[in-house]
Amino acid sequence: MAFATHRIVRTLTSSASRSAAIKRVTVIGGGLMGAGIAQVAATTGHTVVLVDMDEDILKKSIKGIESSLKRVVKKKFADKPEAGEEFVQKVMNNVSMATDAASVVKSSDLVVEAIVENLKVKQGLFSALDKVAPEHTIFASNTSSLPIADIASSTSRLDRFGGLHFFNPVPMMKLVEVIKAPGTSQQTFDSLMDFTKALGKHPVSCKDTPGFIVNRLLVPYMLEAVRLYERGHGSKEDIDVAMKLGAGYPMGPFELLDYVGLDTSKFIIDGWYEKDPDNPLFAPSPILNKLVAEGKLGKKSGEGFYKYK
Ligand SMILES: CCCCCCCC(=O)CC(=O)SCCNC(=O)CCNC(=O)[C@H](O)C(C)(C)COP(=O)(O)OP(=O)(O)OC[C@H]1O[C@@H](n2cnc3c(N)ncnc32)[C@H](O)[C@@H]1OP(=O)(O)O
Ligand SMILES: NC(=O)C1=CN([C@@H]2O[C@H](COP(=O)(O)OP(=O)(O)OC[C@H]3O[C@@H](n4cnc5c(N)ncnc54)[C@H](O)[C@@H]3O)[C@@H](O)[C@H]2O)C=CC1
Repeated sequence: MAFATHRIVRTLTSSASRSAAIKRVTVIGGGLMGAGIAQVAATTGHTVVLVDMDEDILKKSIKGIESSLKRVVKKKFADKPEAGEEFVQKVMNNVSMATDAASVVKSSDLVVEAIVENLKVKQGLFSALDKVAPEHTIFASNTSSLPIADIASSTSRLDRFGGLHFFNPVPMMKLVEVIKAPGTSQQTFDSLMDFTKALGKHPVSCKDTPGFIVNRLLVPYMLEAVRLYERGHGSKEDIDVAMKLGAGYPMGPFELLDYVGLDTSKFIIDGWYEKDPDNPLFAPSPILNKLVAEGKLGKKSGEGFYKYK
């Protein structure tokens, strides 16, 4: 009995000391995902710097975080609006913004990257940060579709590099896929699992395989919905209603594509098609390509498959 108690205490202590290591977080990319990740990290008491190369995007992200927090507190503090206001201010005090990643990673325990879904751009960023970040700093990518090992190969810290794949909208979605690439050390993986739990999320462990778990299943489904529409076998409205009322999904595939962003969706599909051109699951979609070429990127740009203005 005493032995069992001792083991539990040791387990809790070692787990706590691992997550205690991650207090200061740099989130790079102030778009849909980066803003959400910064929000949940700040809400759970982490010190967060949100980085984007575009200052206007950063200002918009900070405003977006504040209004998302207000939605959360409206329900959480329904009877105590003043306590809710105090909570929002406290969380906002945990977040600052910057345009120069190199200057802020020097005091970071964890860097979470959520920039454009492009391997070369991600590699360029991590290669530069690797030279200035402290030894202990863990790097993680929120990529939807790229191999973590390929991104990590731009650095000299393969053991301190893993995947943290969040879901949109981050404040609402409970899941995080934690990806252990071949080079990721067990200690890094454990720290990322602990960090995810400290955010109040539910982690699942993933291998570094294309699409991890969710996107390996979700992307073919969404693309097949687009092909059904392209073949004229259903209107987008009917397909969306069918999947919501017939399969119990909260959004139909076209609503979800607009919500994710059509540019990001196209980056994912094009990347997989380039690697595996004989796989019909990932063949390009003319209609998606056309919408992206017209700048119709979904909800974030005001129009995609649907109009939002
Ligand atoms: C082909 C390539 C494709 C590749 C895709 C790959 C992308 C990836 O790598 C992985 C992904 O993230 S895939 C996307 C995963 N996300 C989903 O599937 C979301 C599906 N939608 C939902 O769960 C709900 O509609 C949702 C939770 C969004 C909204 O809930 P409802 O439907 O009930 O609608 P609302 O009435 O708007 O919301 C109800 C209440 O929820 C709270 N809330 C919603 N959004 C929020 C947010 N952003 N921040 C804070 N609170 C939020 C809020 O309390 C709201 O109530 P009100 O404030 O009164 O409106
Ligand atoms: N949109 C979604 O539903 C999901 C996206 N992801 C992944 O998260 C990442 C980001 O996606 P989103 O937030 O949707 O994209 P987004 O387009 O909303 O935001 C990307 C941001 O990164 C910034 N950026 C680009 N290069 C940069 C650099 N070198 N340094 C600093 N900032 C830079 C851009 O200015 C932009 O604000 C992608 O890898 C995507 O695959 C993962 C899960 C869900």
